Amino acid sequence: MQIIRDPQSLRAAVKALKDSGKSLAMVPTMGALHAGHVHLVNEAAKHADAVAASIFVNPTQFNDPADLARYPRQEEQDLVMLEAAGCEIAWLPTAGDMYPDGFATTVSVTGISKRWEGEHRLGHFDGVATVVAKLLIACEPDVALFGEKDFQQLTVIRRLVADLGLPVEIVGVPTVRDAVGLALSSRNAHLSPDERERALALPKALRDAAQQIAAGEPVGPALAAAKQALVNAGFLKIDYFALVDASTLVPLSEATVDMRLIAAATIGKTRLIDNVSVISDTVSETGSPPR
Ligand SMILES: Nc1ncnc2c1ncn2[C@@H]1O[C@H](COP(=O)(O)OP(=O)(O)OP(=O)(O)O)[C@@H](O)[C@H]1O
Ligand SMILES: CC(C)(CO)[C@@H](O)C(=O)[O-]
Ligand code: BAL
Repeated sequence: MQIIRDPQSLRAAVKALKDSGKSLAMVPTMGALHAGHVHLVNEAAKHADAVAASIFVNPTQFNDPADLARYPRQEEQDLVMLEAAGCEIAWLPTAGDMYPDGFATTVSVTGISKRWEGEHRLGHFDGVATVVAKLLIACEPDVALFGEKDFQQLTVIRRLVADLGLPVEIVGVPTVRDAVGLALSSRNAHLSPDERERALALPKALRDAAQQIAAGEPVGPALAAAKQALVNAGFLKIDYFALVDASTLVPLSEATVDMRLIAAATIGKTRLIDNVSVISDTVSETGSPPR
């Protein structure tokens, strides 16, 4: 595995791959890798001849300086994991190369970025869209993979790539969970054993609400019960727990064909996000309830 830190070496490595006729899949990350990231790399290998992963804790997507300061970092272990997963290139750009003096450009995906995470983490998606555009332009992958755990991020990136006409296919990868259902996330490292136990209420509340809504129960009470379950488990702040259209992320008050339940809530000092799809038993393809 080539470990690359400077833009010239990245350009040379990408050119060498292209010259040898190999296709490239990219997995952008912020490091502190876990089995979810390894799964992305394994999936990436199914889509191309070679896989490049980037590790860059992007400062511009952190709205909270304390969150950035305590973001987990474990570069050595990350590199071992990427090599073991069969990555050909590990790219670890510096902040100076990504944001040189005088940097003045922001990529902003309007509309879809403003809700949910965008509302609670002001400027977050401008930071994500800008860095992802830069990462994709620099690495020139044929395909790039992102996790459904960050469902809104995936939606924003699909819009970004379509709107800018970037020549890359975006692949979403279903969320990897631990044995008891908690979505793997680098920030889970901040959870105490007790908080981790109580955090399970989040995927459970999503599953329960999804089941109720899929079975045709009214949406409002299902969401209210889910929020109450989070409060009972000790979640201090629920930023949102909502049923949305899976393509536009517009909130829904009743079931449709293409739905997603999305949630963000804080336990202790750790903010968790999660989501599940809702497959309705009661809404037909035409959008009307079956008779
Ligand atoms: N459990 C998971 N299953 C599938 N993909 C995941 C999972 N966790 C993270 N990813 C994906 O890995 C990529 C890199 O994510 P990132 O490095 O921010 O890790 P993270 O675990 O999401 O950390 P964070 O604590 O910042 O949310 C993103 O596309 C993200 O959606
Ligand atoms: C896509 C990403 C690598 C951009 O910094 C980050 O938001 C992440 O890891 O999900
Ligand atoms: N995994 C999403 C990136 C972030 O929370 O900043």
